[in-house]
Amino acid sequence: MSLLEVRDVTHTYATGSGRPVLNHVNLTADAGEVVAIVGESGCGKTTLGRMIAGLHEPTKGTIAFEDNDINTLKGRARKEWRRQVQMVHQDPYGSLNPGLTIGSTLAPGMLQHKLATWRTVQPKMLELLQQVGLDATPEFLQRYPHQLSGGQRQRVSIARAIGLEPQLIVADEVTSMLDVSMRVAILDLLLSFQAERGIGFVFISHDFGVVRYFAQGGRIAVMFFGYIVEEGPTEQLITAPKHPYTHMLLEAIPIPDPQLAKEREDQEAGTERLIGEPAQTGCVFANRCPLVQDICRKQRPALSDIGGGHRTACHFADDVPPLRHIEAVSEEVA
Ligand SMILES: Nc1ncnc2c1ncn2[C@@H]1O[C@H](COP(=O)(O)OP(=O)(O)OP(=O)(O)O)[C@@H](O)[C@H]1O
Repeated sequence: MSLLEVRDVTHTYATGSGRPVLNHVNLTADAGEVVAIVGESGCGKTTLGRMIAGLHEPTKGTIAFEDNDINTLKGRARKEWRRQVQMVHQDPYGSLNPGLTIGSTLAPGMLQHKLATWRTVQPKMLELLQQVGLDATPEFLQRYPHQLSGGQRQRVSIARAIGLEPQLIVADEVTSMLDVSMRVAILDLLLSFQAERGIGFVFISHDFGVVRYFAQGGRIAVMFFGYIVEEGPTEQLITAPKHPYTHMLLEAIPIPDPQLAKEREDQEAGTERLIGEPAQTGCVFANRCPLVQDICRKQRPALSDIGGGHRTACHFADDVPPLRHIEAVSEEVA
């Protein structure tokens, strides 16, 4: 049994286009594991993350935490699960109440879950501030979010999550609104909680460089229009992708070396750039796929294991070419 099991989840927003934004998604995360979800904007990453955190209920399928369907939990079990799974959002300013001081942001959760008493809550909050690299003083607890920098606000959001001693954190694009200089520090902070406390992460990002850095030793699931099209151990998936979409995303990362970038440009000159809507029948990637064949338009490929826990949903996985410039990925979080 995994800590988290997303089982055949499909979701259609009542107010949306009427098309499912998640399609038969299966995903697991063991205790202490990092599972990254990567894909282009609008592919459904946030929807899936919010579902795992219990903020949306799936139209079909279940999300199980410690083998319990989270949407049927009641009473004490529900309260306990609410503590065990925390979410840290992309926009720390949006997720912190601007009218609350940092102290009033951090204290209620700990008190509600009896992780602190009125007597111990202040020292506990100072300890938390210190753990997330903030100024651990009573004065800092009196500040408001608008008095902090973006990086400090994100550290407060992390402190609020960590303060509840969760087993799993859903981290949704947590560094995308921060300066590059701040990104690695925030990623390292989160990784220290994984290493020292065994907290697992569902880590959502559109950026393969960030994902490679954060999910070293973990797994990546690649989403395309609500489908997981490839999933596997981080290094294996990034260095030898077995789905044409993953390959395309990795090949599209800008190359910092101008000579290599020129070579790539020359190679691509004259080749057709494939664009298109997700295919409604057969493989969802068929309209954009350079390897497409007749069968792809007729039969949706299942996400199948190709060894070593690496799964791909492609009829022609063996024909996905090697990457030309894998070094581009490792340069991303510099
Ligand atoms: N509350 C909502 N109501 C209706 N449609 C929604 C809602 N939230 C998201 N969507 C739609 O669902 C699809 C998936 O959105 P989602 O935010 O999950 O994707 P994403 O991969 O996280 O993208 P981004 O990185 O841009 O946030 C999009 O087409 C989006 O427009």
